[in-house]
Amino acid sequence: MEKIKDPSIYRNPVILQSEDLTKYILETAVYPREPEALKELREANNNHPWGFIATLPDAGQLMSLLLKLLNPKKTIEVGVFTGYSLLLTALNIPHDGKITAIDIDRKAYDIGLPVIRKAGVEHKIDFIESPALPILDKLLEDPANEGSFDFAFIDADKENYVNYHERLIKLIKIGGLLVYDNTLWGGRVSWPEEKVPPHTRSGRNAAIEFNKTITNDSRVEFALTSVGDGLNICRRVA
Ligand SMILES: C[S@@+](CC[C@H](N)C(=O)[O-])C[C@H]1O[C@@H](n2cnc3c(N)ncnc32)[C@H](O)[C@@H]1O
Ligand SMILES: O=c1cc(-c2ccc(O)cc2)oc2c(O)c(O)ccc12
Repeated sequence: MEKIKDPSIYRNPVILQSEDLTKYILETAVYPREPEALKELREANNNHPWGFIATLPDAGQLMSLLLKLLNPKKTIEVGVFTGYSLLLTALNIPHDGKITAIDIDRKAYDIGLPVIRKAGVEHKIDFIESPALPILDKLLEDPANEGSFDFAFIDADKENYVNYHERLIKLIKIGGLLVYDNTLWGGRVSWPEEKVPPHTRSGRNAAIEFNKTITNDSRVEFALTSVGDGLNICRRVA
């Protein structure tokens, strides 16, 4: 992550109609049910200058529910940071479930690792420090990996979402889920470009392009949900 004096200029605004409504959802429904380990990791994120880029806890709650419904054995995560979404995945898949977790930088993962260890789920995680695209291409070199994953969560560089999708759609089995974070980009996807602060334009344009791609992709059925920062939930159907 490049060094920026005040990373919080990147912080996305909430996407619901008011901050009070977001607060209501978090305080009455999300925090009371959030597992202790996730709470601990969220608190560690609050002390990290880039902590706001972690998956939001209301999005995490919806993902936990999807994971419980799907009961996936083989999952993949692109974009780990300190591991909030990774830990919630590990907590919600079966004891013998596995997660291939890819991030270009291991430093932040090392902050979350003690919490993941304490929660007793480290054995489910295979962390790979690398840019994600070459790892996905390598997985695709082995035909046994095609259609072998049950679940994927994508939360890395937004400009590559379309490229990740082209690879992950081949790795996911029919009926499996691909969940993409930040697809409403703080609501800025609906703003005229000139009103979007320049430093957040590339993320906004990438989210618009990605959502358009998914809408036109007959290999998936999907829902673009206004939970967290926008979760695009896709199910592979062909
Ligand atoms: C928004 S954070 C992930 C947050 C995480 N899901 C969580 O809940 O804490 C995005 C992560 O993507 C990683 N990243 C950025 N570009 C990447 C790339 N090309 N390949 C793999 N990881 C990348 C960054 O290092 C960063 O840790
Ligand atoms: O403001 C951000 C920035 C990112 C981001 C930037 C560059 C990368 O290579 C990866 C991620 O991600 C964010 C994010 O996931 C989020 O939930 C809020 C804000 C940002």
